[in-house]
Amino acid sequence: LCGWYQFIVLRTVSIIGAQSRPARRCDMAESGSSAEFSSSLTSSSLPPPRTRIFKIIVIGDSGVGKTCLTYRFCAGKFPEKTEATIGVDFRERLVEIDGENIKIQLWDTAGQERFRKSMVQHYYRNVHAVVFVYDITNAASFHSLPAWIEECKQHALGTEVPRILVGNKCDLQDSVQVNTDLAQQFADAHSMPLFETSAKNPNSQGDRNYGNSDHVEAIFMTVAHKLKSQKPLVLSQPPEPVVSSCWTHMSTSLQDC
Ligand SMILES: Nc1nc2c(ncn2[C@@H]2O[C@H](COP(=O)(O)OP(=O)(O)OP(=O)(O)O)[C@@H](O)[C@H]2O)c(=O)[nH]1
Repeated sequence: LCGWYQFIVLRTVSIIGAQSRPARRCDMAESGSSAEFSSSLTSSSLPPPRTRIFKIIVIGDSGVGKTCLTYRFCAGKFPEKTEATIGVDFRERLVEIDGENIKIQLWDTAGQERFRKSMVQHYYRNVHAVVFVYDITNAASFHSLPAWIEECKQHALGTEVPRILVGNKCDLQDSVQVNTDLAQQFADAHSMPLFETSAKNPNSQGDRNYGNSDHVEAIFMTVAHKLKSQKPLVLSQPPEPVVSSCWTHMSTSLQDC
């Protein structure tokens, strides 16, 4: 509890001095099911027995859409308005995979350096998967990716931790600055599957890699499936194979899975 308390204090302190992009959380009142994805700070929200929690951190430059993507997955819709995240926000959703209850806990981290430095060591603890996000309409956010990867490395995140790359804002096809081929080369070079999607309109035509489905949903569920296959519930059982062919080929088409 000490860590959470410390976070709240740090978060409050870091609000003071904010200058450029005003910071506040997305409007949770917009959701009809806020209890499902709000922060887990009280003992009453502790998971029931045998519910595994998968901690997935979402990182990338400020403004790429991390809050919108995590909100989209946990609340089921695009938030009406968001402002810069301070420290980290938590959203979670309970899903059932092959008859097992899994809590997918998304850590939506601040993209702005001034809002992250006090928290950074907390959210890299016990991470099960990492989602790197860039904005396809912002080349700088793509060129920042090596720095985000390096930060993971510096916090001892091994290559055994699954990583995925998400190019967001595919609904803005007239403003594309990062083409798919370039992103794919980067993803291949770092052994990550690539997804291009839109938190705003995940079924948009711009979401060209995929068919008519909710891709934000599919992206996080695919990560959860991957983690479930890696982490058997009964730890004394022999481990399952770590890499599935589906995972390695997601970069070209989610539908192939
Ligand atoms: N058109 C479009 N806009 C988006 C999309 N996703 C996010 N946005 C917008 O991009 C802006 C930034 O989104 P956020 O989700 O707050 O970005 P963030 O990465 O969480 O930013 P930080 O909290 O500062 O790290 C907001 O104005 C969103 O409405 C998208 O898929 N399409």
